[in-house]
Amino acid sequence: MVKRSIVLVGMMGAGKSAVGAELARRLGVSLRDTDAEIVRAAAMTIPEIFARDGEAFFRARESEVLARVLRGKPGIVSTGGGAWMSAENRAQVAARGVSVWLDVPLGVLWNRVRQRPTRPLLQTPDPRGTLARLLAERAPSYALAEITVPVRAENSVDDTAARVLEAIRTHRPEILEPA
Ligand SMILES: Nc1ncnc2c1ncn2[C@@H]1O[C@H](COP(=O)(O)OP(=O)(O)OP(=O)(O)O)[C@@H](O)[C@H]1O
Ligand SMILES: O=C(O)C1=C[C@@H](O)[C@@H](O)[C@H](O)C1
Ligand SMILES: [Mg+2]
Repeated sequence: MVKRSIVLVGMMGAGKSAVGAELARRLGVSLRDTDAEIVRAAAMTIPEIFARDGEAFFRARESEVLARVLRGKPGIVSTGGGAWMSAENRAQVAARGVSVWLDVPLGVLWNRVRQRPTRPLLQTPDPRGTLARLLAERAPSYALAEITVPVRAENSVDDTAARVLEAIRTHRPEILEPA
């Protein structure tokens, strides 16, 4: 049971989906992943949606899915890496959830995402440079999250989930209290 949704934000490869799944398991609550819900509803992959309908279309669907998920039963919400850039999305999360930024250094992010062709924004001639630019542009917005959890290369998914819970127990203990 959680009283508010715990909403994971951060860059591609930060571990929102992986850590989200572990948090959901530990707390016995559901995990909703906005990327996964968009993919399911569209019956297309994220690169296919970007290619056919464009990023603006994807962002509009992302905002709809996020708002819908936040209106549902509180649980863990893993967002897409860009979702937090929208002030409207941030306001929705502030109203109904607790935001947690998984703050992961560039080198660690790069090691995680370099193998995968699933991130359309990194299909550029210099994907590492693109990742670095996105991180620099987005970090000030991610820093607006209610809770920041710094993650290092040596932190496993399990460790990171434990540290997120510890941070919530410190800053927002009331959302973990039994009903
Ligand atoms: N703390 C961690 N330790 C080791 N590997 C991790 C950790 N967190 C995530 N990973 C691995 O890194 C990869 C990317 O993680 P994940 O898909 O959870 O990122 P994400 O934040 O959901 O990214 P996106 O915004 O693209 O959805 C996965 O292969 C995942 O298993
Ligand atoms: O950082 C981003 O803008 C993105 C991250 C992924 O989770 C997906 O939502 C998509 O690839 C865009
Ligand atoms: Mg994800």
